[in-house]
Amino acid sequence: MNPINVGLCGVGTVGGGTVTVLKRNAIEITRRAGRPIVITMAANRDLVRAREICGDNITLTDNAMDVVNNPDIDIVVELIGGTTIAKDLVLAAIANGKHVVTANKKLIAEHGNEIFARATEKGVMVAFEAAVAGGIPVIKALREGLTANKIEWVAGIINGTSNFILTEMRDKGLAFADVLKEAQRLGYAEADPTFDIEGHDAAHKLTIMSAIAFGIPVQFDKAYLEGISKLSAIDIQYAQELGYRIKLLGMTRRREQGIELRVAPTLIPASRLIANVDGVMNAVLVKGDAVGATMYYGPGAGAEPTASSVIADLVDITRLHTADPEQRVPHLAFQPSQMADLPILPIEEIETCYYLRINTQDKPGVLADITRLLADNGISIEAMLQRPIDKEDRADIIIITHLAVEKRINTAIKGIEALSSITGAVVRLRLEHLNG
Ligand SMILES: NC(=O)c1ccc[n+]([C@@H]2O[C@H](COP(=O)([O-])OP(=O)(O)OC[C@H]3O[C@@H](n4cnc5c(N)ncnc54)[C@H](O)[C@@H]3O)[C@@H](O)[C@H]2O)c1
Ligand SMILES: N[C@@H](CCO)C(=O)O
Ligand code: NA
Repeated sequence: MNPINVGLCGVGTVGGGTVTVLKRNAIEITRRAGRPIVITMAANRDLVRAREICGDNITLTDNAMDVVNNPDIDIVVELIGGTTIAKDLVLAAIANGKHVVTANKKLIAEHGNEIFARATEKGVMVAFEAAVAGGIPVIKALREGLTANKIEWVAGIINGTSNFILTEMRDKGLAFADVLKEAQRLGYAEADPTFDIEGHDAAHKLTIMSAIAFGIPVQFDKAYLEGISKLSAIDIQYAQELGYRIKLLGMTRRREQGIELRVAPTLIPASRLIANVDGVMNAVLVKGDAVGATMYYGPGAGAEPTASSVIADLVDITRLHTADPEQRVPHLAFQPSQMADLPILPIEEIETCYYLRINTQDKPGVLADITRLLADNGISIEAMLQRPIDKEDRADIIIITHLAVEKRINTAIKGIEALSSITGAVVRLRLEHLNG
């Protein structure tokens, strides 16, 4: 059996894990793939570090284009990250007729349509299981395991760094900045960790899942995102008193008018399995019309978990290497000619439940004013909590609503903020019951 030759671009956290796992499990992987999968060439900025990881049998270069232009390489693995050099080298690899495996969600979410079009023209595959939820084989689940279903929604905790920070802050009372440093030390965080904290990374992954779930092009520019940096400890506490956990949740839902695509700190009933996904763990909950709700749980980041997905893609491509390109699995699960043009809905049009925290003067009639404003906008209340604020003539009123359209909530909030007894801004968080 002649081996399939792999060229690795980027020998960092994930690249290093890929070298290690391919070597350690070579026999098992060959049994599955039908032929050996061998990294013959690798590119890295730091050649000393790459040599330590790769040993003596892999040709090294500091120029990734050497890998892409090497005629002996069958599959290029892109593990550099970002969208500058990574995009150039992926497009060059495709132009050279090579298959591509990448863990780069930013690249796929922002430039996937162009990359897939080029790959389809050339009859090569672009695989990206590692790009979404690290080690969890959720792309395969959506693209293959659930093909019978009309997917209704996909919800996920898909940024390990943010979930790790929220968990450590809650359990150990640690400060945000210290936990972030630890996440960086453990190799979870992106090169620029604001991508993790402000929701970009989760939105990249959600964009990809939304495309695969609903058969629409990747549209990261239409995603709505809010991160965890403005979340205050008091809202985490009130949410807990009301029986909820706050998670950075990605939610994409099919509606008659279009597709919701949003990432934001969101309340989830504490009794839900997904509300108990802690630390760097990720989970994706998919609601299909036939199967109902299924959940995929596992490590969303880290060297070997992510390498596990990179190598699964290498095995897939090796198996299909000689098959008819027309019969291959489409990049976004649906045949390219069958893409739908459902619009992504503006955030004002989404429909969800809300948590509102209203800081008010504690005097007669305030609650009546607030509930009237909600009722005027067709918003119904599910639960309410009032907490006096120590040594002040003020109170926090916390309201959980039933389903409402966001623009109605915004109008009600404007009215509430205009009341004379209310001074500050109303805190508004979205809440998902995630009933299977
Ligand atoms: N770390 C994780 O847990 C994880 C999980 C899933 C996906 N990803 C994705 O995987 C990719 C890689 O992430 P990482 O954490 O391994 O990053 P990293 O920073 O650890 O590794 C990147 C490597 O690329 C090398 N590099 C940078 N520019 C280069 C160039 N021009 N030519 C050659 N080499 C170059 C760097 O020297 C470094 O070794 C990113 O797209 C990231 O989003 C990471
Ligand atoms: N920075 C990402 C890595 C995995 O994609 C995270 O924290 O989830
Ligand atoms: Na994955």
